[in-house]
Amino acid sequence: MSITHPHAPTTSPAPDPLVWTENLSVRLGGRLVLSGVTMAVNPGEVVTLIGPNGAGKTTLARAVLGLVRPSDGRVTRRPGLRVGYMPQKLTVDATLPLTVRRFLTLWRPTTPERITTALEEAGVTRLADAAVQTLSGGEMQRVLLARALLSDPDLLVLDEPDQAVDVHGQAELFARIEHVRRHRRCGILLVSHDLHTVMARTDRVICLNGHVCCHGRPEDVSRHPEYHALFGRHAAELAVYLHHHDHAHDPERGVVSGQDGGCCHG
Ligand SMILES: Nc1ncnc2c1ncn2[C@@H]1O[C@H](COP(=O)(O)OP(=O)(O)OP(=O)(O)O)[C@@H](O)[C@H]1O
Repeated sequence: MSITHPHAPTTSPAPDPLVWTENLSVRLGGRLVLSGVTMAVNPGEVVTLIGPNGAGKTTLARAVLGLVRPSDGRVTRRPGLRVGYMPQKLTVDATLPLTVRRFLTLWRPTTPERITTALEEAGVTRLADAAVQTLSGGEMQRVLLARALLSDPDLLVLDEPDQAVDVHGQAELFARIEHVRRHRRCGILLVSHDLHTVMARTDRVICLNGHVCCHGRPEDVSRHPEYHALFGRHAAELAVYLHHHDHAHDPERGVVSGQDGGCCHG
């Protein structure tokens, strides 16, 4: 992965990324939500976006998928790239009778065998004939993971896959995601608020707050004073977000000043 920040030194791009953004800005509802984001995800790599509520994590994930249009800059996907997307939430009509198996056929043509394989990989084979409306939050997350796997993705985009999942379930879910990565050798772009998990299970971290504040390997970022300034002293345990560092933001989250030209890099 390579990242640059408006004030950061430019790093050389990896040879063959799955997807990359260059100086990406996004306006939504007339407001600048992302500003000058340059990043990439490489094959076999887990890149995690962290940041406070409203920082633009979902917007960046959706821009990477081509679901949100840049107002400036570029998003480039490798030609023929297959993506699997697990959105933060997906609402199902409570009155619609729908089994999990049928639910998984709604987006693309598939086969019973592929559905069985995807459910196995997501660890929810037992739910194949359950009604989607009866699933718990954590079970639904697993089904959405199976749905994302059905496209046989080169790139998996997982937006808070651990939400509504209990502590044991989270460990198991991330073990499954790790298995998927190793088995399929796909790249993974993850959005998470669980800093503990992020630091333990990610190759690269991007701290986002409308722009890239801080990025690098977890072990480097977690030791960096700017990371602690950004996330507070409980950073390893709690998603307590403080955004005090060496530059200021204008009302649209752009950077307006800096002392040493950036946050942290690793
Ligand atoms: N369609 C839209 N129109 C206008 N503003 C939007 C739209 N979608 C998102 N926003 C705003 O863009 C900002 C970034 O939203 P986004 O969902 O990307 O943040 P996030 O970092 O994923 O937040 P969270 O951690 O709460 O999920 C928010 O202030 C949000 O209100």
